[in-house]
Amino acid sequence: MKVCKFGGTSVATAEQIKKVVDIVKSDTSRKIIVVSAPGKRYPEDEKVTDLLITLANVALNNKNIETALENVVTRYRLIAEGLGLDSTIAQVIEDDLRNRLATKSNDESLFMDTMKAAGEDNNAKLIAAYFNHVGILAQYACPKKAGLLVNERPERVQALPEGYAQLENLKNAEGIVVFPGFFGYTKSGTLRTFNRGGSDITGSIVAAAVRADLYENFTDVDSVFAANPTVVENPAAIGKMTYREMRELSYAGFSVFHDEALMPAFLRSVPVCIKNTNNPEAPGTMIVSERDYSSQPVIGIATDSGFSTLFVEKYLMNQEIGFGRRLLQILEDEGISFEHTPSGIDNMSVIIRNEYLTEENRVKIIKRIKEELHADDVHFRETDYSMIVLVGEGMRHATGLTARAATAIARTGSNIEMINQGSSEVSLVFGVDKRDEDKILRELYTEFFQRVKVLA
Ligand SMILES: Nc1ncnc2c1ncn2[C@@H]1O[C@H](COP(=O)(O)OP(=O)(O)O)[C@@H](O)[C@H]1O
Ligand SMILES: N[C@@H](CC(=O)OP(=O)(O)O)C(=O)O
Repeated sequence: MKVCKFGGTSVATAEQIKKVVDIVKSDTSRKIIVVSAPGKRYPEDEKVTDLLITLANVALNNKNIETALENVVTRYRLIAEGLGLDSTIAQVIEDDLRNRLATKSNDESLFMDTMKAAGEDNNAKLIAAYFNHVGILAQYACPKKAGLLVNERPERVQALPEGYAQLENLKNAEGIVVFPGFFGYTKSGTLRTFNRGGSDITGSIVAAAVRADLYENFTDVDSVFAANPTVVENPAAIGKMTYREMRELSYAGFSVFHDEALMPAFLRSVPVCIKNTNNPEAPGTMIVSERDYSSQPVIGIATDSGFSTLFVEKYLMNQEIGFGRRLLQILEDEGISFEHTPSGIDNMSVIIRNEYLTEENRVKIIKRIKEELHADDVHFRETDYSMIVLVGEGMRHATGLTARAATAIARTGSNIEMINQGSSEVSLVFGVDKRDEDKILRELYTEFFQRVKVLA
């Protein structure tokens, strides 16, 4: 049995949803489908999830919600009309949204989750209705009843494997199961959403729970490419890669698949295939436990921007037991997670995503480090830093790879601010100035992939 997830672009319009039905019809093992909310129809368009966030914010600010509400309902109305469904479906969705709006309470975060989940929930109901409309038996699965359990607050939302036994019953459902992505329920019945892009995670959880033969993730590209296709012209398609490689690349900037979506499938050895809804015949990218990496040590190069460096210097830091722990404790107190901590004899840098930093907490952090750790110098050195990450299982066996990468970067005339080789040796990270990011990516791509057409 296959579990298929269809992303926002695959369900953005009536035409796209018709393709989804054709894909499901063409293979009887495609039994469970996980759907996102309608995504962008064209580059400047807004995803329904973003329209819902706007609507929730309008409500939280006690402003008139009618225009923001109509913007969401219109998206579904257009889809329902295009699919030839009963026009009352738009009214049902509007009523659902008004009911959700009425749950507004002091807990803004939970209210926001309830509003965001409406995108996937209503789309799953609509798509199930369309399957039945064209004579294919299908049913909407409610994540609460089906058992998609997530942890209680305040931790980051994660699925609880104890829900898997109940979820497994989806296998026995009659007809096609249409499951909304992006959210689950705590044991006490509270709705919580995953991080943005989290329908990939739902698909992986469901695929793991039913022990699917394959988790197919349908999107709008033929495969995962070795580099971001919007920066590198015609990058090589990746035929096969490991879970670990995909996770590293997703975390480092490959937005095509969520980094948290690998683990559930991996733990139950469910292979993942990234495929294109607009070209389902293309083989896509297979994500599996092992690959032959002898001919291709590097599988992909990811980039991400928006990092800052906190630089701390203190004479004899290396001899001061507990210095690093106390420094990181100060960051923990501010709710800040860090990415890398390159260090020297008398200094240490902490690389932090800008989303964690504010004017206020920067000043506080510097003050505390000076006062409590008696540092000689503390400052935020770079605030527009990019991380360029080379990923590949074969890297730990390839000599001279770092030299090749550094030489390629030198050819662009750019400076390397930081190098970090992950302890797993599956990744090699370069910190560079954001302004140099694209030219470095192109040069590294040329160095490691130029003559390769299809990988693995
Ligand atoms: N290395 C990469 N390979 C393939 N696609 C990538 C890569 N890096 C970024 N992308 C982008 O990811 C997009 C697909 O992800 P996303 O927009 O989340 O799709 P969906 O709507 O199906 O969830 C592609 O359109 C592509 O622009
Ligand atoms: N709709 C949610 C969840 C999701 O996974 O969407 P998509 O498949 O469009 O990335 C979001 O926009 O974050």
